[in-house]
Amino acid sequence: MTKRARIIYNPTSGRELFRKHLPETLEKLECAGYETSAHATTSEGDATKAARLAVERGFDVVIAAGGDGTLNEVVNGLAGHEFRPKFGVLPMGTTNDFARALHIPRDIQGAVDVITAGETIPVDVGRMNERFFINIAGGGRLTELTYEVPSKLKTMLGQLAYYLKGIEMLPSIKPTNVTIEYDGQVFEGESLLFLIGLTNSVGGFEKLAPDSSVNDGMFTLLILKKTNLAEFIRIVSLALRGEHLNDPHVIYTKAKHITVHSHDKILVNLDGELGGEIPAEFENLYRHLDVFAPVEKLRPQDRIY
Ligand SMILES: Nc1ncnc2c1ncn2[C@@H]1O[C@H](COP(=O)(O)OP(=O)(O)OP(=O)(O)O)[C@@H](O)[C@H]1O
Repeated sequence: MTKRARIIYNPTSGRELFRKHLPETLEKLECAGYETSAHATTSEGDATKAARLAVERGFDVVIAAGGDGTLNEVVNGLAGHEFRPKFGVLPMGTTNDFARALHIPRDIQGAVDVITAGETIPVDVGRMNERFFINIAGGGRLTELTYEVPSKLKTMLGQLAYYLKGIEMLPSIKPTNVTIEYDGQVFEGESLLFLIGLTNSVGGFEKLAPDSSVNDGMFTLLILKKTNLAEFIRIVSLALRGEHLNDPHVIYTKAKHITVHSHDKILVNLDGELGGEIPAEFENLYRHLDVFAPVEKLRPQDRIY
């Protein structure tokens, strides 16, 4: 029987190029035996609705074309169902952390080839309260800069826009008091930032969580304790080289189940977009989604033998 694929694309992602590539993408998928249709998202939340509808209509494959925000929305429409279509990714955003972690090419036709080749791997999905994420959940003032980069600036400057914003915000970053429980252990104190990661690629930093695996059922938890500005800059430069793991200001560990409480208001960023606020409970859903990926290019810890 012919398989059916649904493309859900965000026409505004990254440098706004996908629409131009749609005809050749459809053609390649048709040649690979997929009856394919496409939906262009119109606003925030639309990709989640479109993905839910695709599940209800029995599509075998759902393909998200966009940035990490669009991927997150599509996964939110898939992950709550018992039967979940296979998930394809066409990275069209600025950072594309999820595609980076799975070695999905950033050129669109290369990414389509990964889907038509047909190999998939199961990946873990994170759940925060009632929402899902595939890359990262993060809280603290530092993570809030992702909300403040204007979309026009991202279209023009790409990832550089985030770094410019980060530098601009450095002096105003304040620690918050948090209680973080992780698999029976507790951190209680002032923290600049906490990250709960599923992949090794965070904001384009590929060495932040070097030993994470996309399908081991574990989060990588990173807590940055209170530091002064000079220490902070030193830790960021260590993190660029993956040498921050044993720093006394850093807690770096793996956990399956995490809860975060605070008396302060803390927003939580899920996959680069605002996802909710503390208090929150995080659970790792083991190998919850099958994703098309170039299996031979994956790091050994991400392969399934
Ligand atoms: N037609 C649309 N117009 C404006 N915004 C949209 C539209 N469709 C979707 N969106 C919103 O745009 C948000 C961001 O998109 P996405 O993550 O795909 O691209 P990006 O911001 O360019 O990339 P990155 O996340 O890598 O920075 C999505 O979370 C979604 O809510």
